[in-house]
Amino acid sequence: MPTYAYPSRTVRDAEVPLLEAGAPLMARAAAALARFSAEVLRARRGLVTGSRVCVLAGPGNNAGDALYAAAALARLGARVGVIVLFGTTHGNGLAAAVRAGADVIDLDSGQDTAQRTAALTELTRAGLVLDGILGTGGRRGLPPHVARLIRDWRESEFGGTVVAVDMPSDLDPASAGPESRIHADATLTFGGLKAELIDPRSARFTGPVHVVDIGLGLSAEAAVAELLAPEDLATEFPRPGPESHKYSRGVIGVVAGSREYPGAGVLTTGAAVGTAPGMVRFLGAHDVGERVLDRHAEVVLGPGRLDALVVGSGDPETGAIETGLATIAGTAVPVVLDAGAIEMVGHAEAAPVPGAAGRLHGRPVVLTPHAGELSRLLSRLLGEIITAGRVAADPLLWARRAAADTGHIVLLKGSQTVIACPDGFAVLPAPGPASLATAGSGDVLTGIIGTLLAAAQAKRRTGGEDGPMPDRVVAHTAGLGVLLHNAAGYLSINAEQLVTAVGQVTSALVHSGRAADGILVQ
Ligand SMILES: NC(=O)C1=CN([C@@H]2O[C@H](COP(=O)(O)OP(=O)(O)OC[C@H]3O[C@@H](n4cnc5c(N)ncnc54)[C@H](O)[C@@H]3O)[C@@H](O)[C@H]2O)[C@@H](O)CC1
Repeated sequence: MPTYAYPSRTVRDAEVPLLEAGAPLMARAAAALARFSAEVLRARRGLVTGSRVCVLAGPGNNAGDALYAAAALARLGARVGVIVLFGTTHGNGLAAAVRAGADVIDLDSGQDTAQRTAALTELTRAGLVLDGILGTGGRRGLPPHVARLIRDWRESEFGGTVVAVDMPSDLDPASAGPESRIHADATLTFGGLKAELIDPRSARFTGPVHVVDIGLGLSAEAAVAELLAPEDLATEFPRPGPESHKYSRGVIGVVAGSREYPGAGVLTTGAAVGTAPGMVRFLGAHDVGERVLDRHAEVVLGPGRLDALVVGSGDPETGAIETGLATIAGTAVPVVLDAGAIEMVGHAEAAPVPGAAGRLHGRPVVLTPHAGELSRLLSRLLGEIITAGRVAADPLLWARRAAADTGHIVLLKGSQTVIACPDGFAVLPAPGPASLATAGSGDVLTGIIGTLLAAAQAKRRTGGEDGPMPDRVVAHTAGLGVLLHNAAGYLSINAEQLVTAVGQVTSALVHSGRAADGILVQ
């Protein structure tokens, strides 16, 4: 199952009726936090007893979670110190911690030097710090005395573990990370993954994020994003069944490669073959097609009915692109545009391929740019220079912007690939190995994604579903393609090996979900 992410507001709203009905949400959150914290302490020193735990307690319920968890840890023998940062905190939580033996330092406005020194000592010697300063009720900016304490602490010899409660306090993904910010080693978030936490730029503040179900029952429809893990590929890969035949499994068309880059045609088509469709049709240039056929005898040359089309890897000539698009005229089959074909999008007037906009209309289109290609597309769309550096610095923002402006799904390739739908919904597949950063790797990705889309489209067709595939389904399917690319990446060091590895991973997936477990290394 994917992990869905929600705006904080959605999570807070979902809590209200449950709290009114008396659901013990905070008790559930605190119990999970105590269990997680005890594991952290045991991993550090083998036992909880005698460990030092420090709670940074803000004014709201976020501190409540931390204080009740700290009380539970104190009952297990931990020595707990609570720093009350704002003069006031969660009363019942504080009482519980004190009853369990916690010491309290009241920093108030930070004027008292002795209290400041005591607070810093408490923080610095802790094996575990629970950041309960602010959660979903937080506004940006910490009071100066709190910011100063955090800065002094971060400059100290601290060697403990920091766990953020629900989210790192005052989380600002855009911040370059000044010293007065909480940098957590792990974040335990309650009820649902908060959208701020999935921003690729937040990772350096959150550490790994763990979601704790406290029974809010949030629906997938309310989500603004989903995270995909390797297990999702193992679960969802379209395996053939006894009823399957080549047309029910999907026919993928490939327009890739050129006189200048013939290898891209071979790689994209090879990846399509390796992802196990019903059939691969190669629609690119004749001489590239001959090379493709030399390597992959099962490929059919020339047009015919398709369930998806990939266009653009290796900058195919305009004539080949026109042939490919003409093949799918009058259908709603999905199209993947890569590399040179992305140049067709975002022109106010004459596009490089005449009539392309009309051919793309009314069907799902996935663009697969890297940061440089997306920067060129955005610059065309927005009429100002958007550098690749800016795109790479905030991938989610720019992918969403391009998706909204083009009406297409944008898959921005990078160390954290992000996929954005025109409505802002995002799919974030787990990151893959850095070895995928190599020439030809993107060509392989488009072949995989196109084939998975063809399989999904064929399933819709045989199931009698009309109309274009919904954007979120397309983005999700593209995300599964990224996971397959990642899994193959762990078995290879260059694009040619990657194609072979795609076939190996697919073979494991097709023949046994279990066998795949051994291969889908992450
Ligand atoms: N509602 C519930 O019962 C549950 C809440 N939970 C926890 O409660 C948190 C939300 O609690 P709250 O709504 O109390 O919100 P917070 O704990 O984030 O704190 C809000 C308080 O902080 C003040 N504040 C906000 N930003 C500030 C700033 N920059 N500087 C100084 N003061 C600031 C606000 O005026 C308000 O008094 C969640 O993040 C989660 O940790 C969980 O226990 C799950 C159940």
